Amino acid sequence: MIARVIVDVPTKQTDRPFDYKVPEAMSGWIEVGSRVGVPFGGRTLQGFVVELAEQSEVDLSRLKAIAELLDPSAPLSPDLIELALWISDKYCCTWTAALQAMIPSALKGKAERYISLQESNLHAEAGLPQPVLEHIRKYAPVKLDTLQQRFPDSSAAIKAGLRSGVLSETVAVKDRLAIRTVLTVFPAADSITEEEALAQIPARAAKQRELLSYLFTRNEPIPLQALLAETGSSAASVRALEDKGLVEVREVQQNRDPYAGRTFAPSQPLELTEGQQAVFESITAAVLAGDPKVFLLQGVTGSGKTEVYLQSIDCCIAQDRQAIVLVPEISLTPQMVERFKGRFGDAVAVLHSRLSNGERYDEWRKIKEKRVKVAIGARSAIFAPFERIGLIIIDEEHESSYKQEESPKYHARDVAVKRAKQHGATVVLGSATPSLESYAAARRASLQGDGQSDALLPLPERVGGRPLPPVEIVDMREELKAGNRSMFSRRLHQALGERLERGEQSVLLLNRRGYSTFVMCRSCGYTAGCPHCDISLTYHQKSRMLRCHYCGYAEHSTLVCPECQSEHIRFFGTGTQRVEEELAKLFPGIRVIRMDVDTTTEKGSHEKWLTMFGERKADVLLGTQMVAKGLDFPFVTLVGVIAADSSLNLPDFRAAEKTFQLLTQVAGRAGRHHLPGEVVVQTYTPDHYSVRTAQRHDYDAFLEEELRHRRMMSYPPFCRLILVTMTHEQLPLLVEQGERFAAALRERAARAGVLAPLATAQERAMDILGPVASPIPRLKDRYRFQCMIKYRGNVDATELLRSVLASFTEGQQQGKVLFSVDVDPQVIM
Ligand SMILES: Nc1ncnc2c1ncn2[C@@H]1O[C@H](COP(=O)(O)OP(=O)(O)OP(=O)(O)O)[C@@H](O)[C@H]1O
Ligand SMILES: [Zn+2]
Repeated sequence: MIARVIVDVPTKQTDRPFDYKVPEAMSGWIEVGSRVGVPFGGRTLQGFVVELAEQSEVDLSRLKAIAELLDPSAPLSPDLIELALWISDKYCCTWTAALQAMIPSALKGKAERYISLQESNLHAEAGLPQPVLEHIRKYAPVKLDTLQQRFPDSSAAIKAGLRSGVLSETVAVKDRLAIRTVLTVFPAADSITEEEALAQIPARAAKQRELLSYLFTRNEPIPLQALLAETGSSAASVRALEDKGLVEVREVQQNRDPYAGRTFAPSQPLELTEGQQAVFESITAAVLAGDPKVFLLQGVTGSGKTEVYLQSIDCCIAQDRQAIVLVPEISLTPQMVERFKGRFGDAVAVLHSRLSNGERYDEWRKIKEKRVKVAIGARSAIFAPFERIGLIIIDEEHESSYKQEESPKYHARDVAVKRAKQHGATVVLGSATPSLESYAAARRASLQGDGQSDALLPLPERVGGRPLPPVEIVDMREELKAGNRSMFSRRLHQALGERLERGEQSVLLLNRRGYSTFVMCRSCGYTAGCPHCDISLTYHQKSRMLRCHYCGYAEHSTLVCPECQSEHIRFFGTGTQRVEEELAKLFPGIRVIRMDVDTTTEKGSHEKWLTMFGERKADVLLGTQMVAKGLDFPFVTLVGVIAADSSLNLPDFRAAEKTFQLLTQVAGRAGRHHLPGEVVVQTYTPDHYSVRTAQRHDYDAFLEEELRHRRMMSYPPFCRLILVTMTHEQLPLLVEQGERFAAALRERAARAGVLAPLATAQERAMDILGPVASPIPRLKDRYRFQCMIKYRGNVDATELLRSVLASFTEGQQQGKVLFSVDVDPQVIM
């Protein structure tokens, strides 16, 4: 039998299946999706079996055999293998990169070669130096790398030893023992009574007798360490009992449960409102029919979307099918987890990046081993290895964090739709502020559909008829005119004071996207920039360092301008720390919880802050984007936005959309329960439509205006985008290659008959813009240029691009221009 294997070498040249013989001993064990170690170009590499076949096109005698099967059962299933191929096609990445994205990092260990001595050849020490031989004899199997490091002069001899058979080689993957085991003591109480057992122990061995009594009384397995701690006995006593067969000590697999010891109050389904009921019925009808339909659930903040998710999942599970719930990383809060664990108990696995590798692996195994029915997690949970998915929910579907920024640059929303097709599963995209792409797709689907069920499911009202909070816009330019130089307007200042008096809580959002604390000299205009990237350095107060957020470069901040020696060098920008300081000045004694990247790096800190706030141990929750989403606290009656427009000035065609979404989301945190809420938004651009429409909670009005802009400028959803970024250390070479690349692409598009500006009426059109310098023109000492491909209609743009790229990436090995392709880019930097 032949196995076709994708080896873990992420280059275009090796990105195809290679044939290997399946050794007799492994046949029956190797399946599609198995992880194997295979010889490849003189090394042994990890790979995945993507196909099994009887015959190979390659001469059988020339085929190598699979060296090792790395797991007892295949970590991937055929549908995931197929999905990975689809991803590599759609996002122009290698098949192996897509496969690697699907497995927990505990399984990504590199395959390593281990060397042993061949028993039968012990005396034929063919040319191996004595110390090497001794070392192997003593420690075998020894990692080849270690051996070569220790005996650098003996590399050739070791190779010769392997060839002649003096040495043998096995492959093992580092970290493969990611399963944690614990030595556990089992009393043999089933086969023997306590009295019979005691009779076997001499009277003087008091410690053993005591231990035995303890174990038999307890009559259940106990980890060895716990036993020793509890009884104060020694391991030797346990061993003595083991020798007599009175207890058994063996390794037991342990689950690292990130939520161990936590109890979740069980919750019952709520009686749905009329609106929720209608939405619920549409979703469950599709789930019951196994219809891979995509719904867009547009529900205002606090409309009870989560309750609809929970009950729809219930219906899915009752069909003996599984459900995946994606939430943005930062809203995967304890509150969110609690709602799912409270309803489904142990049937839920939680996957997010704050878990340790081991915890993540154990949660993943719960899914793989069918111990859970629901997986909730961030982006990569879309690859949860369920067998029969019935429902996929993507909450806050408009979030850009669903797009992975490094290879494979997939969008979890599009992967979800594909995966749902494979499984006959229904997709629900939920948001108060849907992305324009999803909205356009839903509208199209509704128009083309059977007219019986609409793809757009609206929930326009809050549960219990609670009103959306009134939003007040404060023009900060007027504040300055009135002589207020504070970052707090008089209105927000007053509103905060009222909350303090009434003992209510406030959420303050500092919109920091594209806004950082940078250093500028007021005399000469000098700004501190990174010497390797064309980007300003960010000031970190705690360490008094200036850092580059792109390459990690750091330097001490100075008190004197390095250009003009002036002492008027100042920190600019409104960091959360500065807001916190100002709050303390304005309201002495105010209790503030600050949540930003600096205060939430520690494991569990996120949870700690939110719990504290929930317990009303603080008056104000101040933070960046992470305070805007998902939070549901009854005593929050004021939401303040400190600088609404800092995200409007970014070189990003989605700037207005992002601003509208953020304002709407954060406004939705106020007045969700019996106390009415109020929102104050400070801005320098009060007339911008994204601010105006957010003030009225008017998605439709925003949509209309934004669609007009997008159509005019030819941006999604009126076309699709591919961003190609090229980098090189030498600018002239990069410019020359970039021009050649763009010309080749245009020529290819013209030949395919699709080259046309998008503004024309042509149904199929493709426009190639650039090359131009990227918004960040230099990064890590490499210059950056980009081409933007815009296209619409049934143009196979990725295929076209691939064929051009092939001629550019092959060939010139030296000083290559690096190309990076981003399909449907979210960030254009
Ligand atoms: N049918 C119902 N009856 C009573 N209360 C409900 C019902 N559905 C939801 N709720 C409650 O209403 C509140 C808001 O619901 P939920 O958090 O699910 O809304 P959401 O749309 O997911 O909100 P957001 O998008 O703003 O985070 C919650 O406290 C929830 O428990
Ligand atoms: Zn840098």
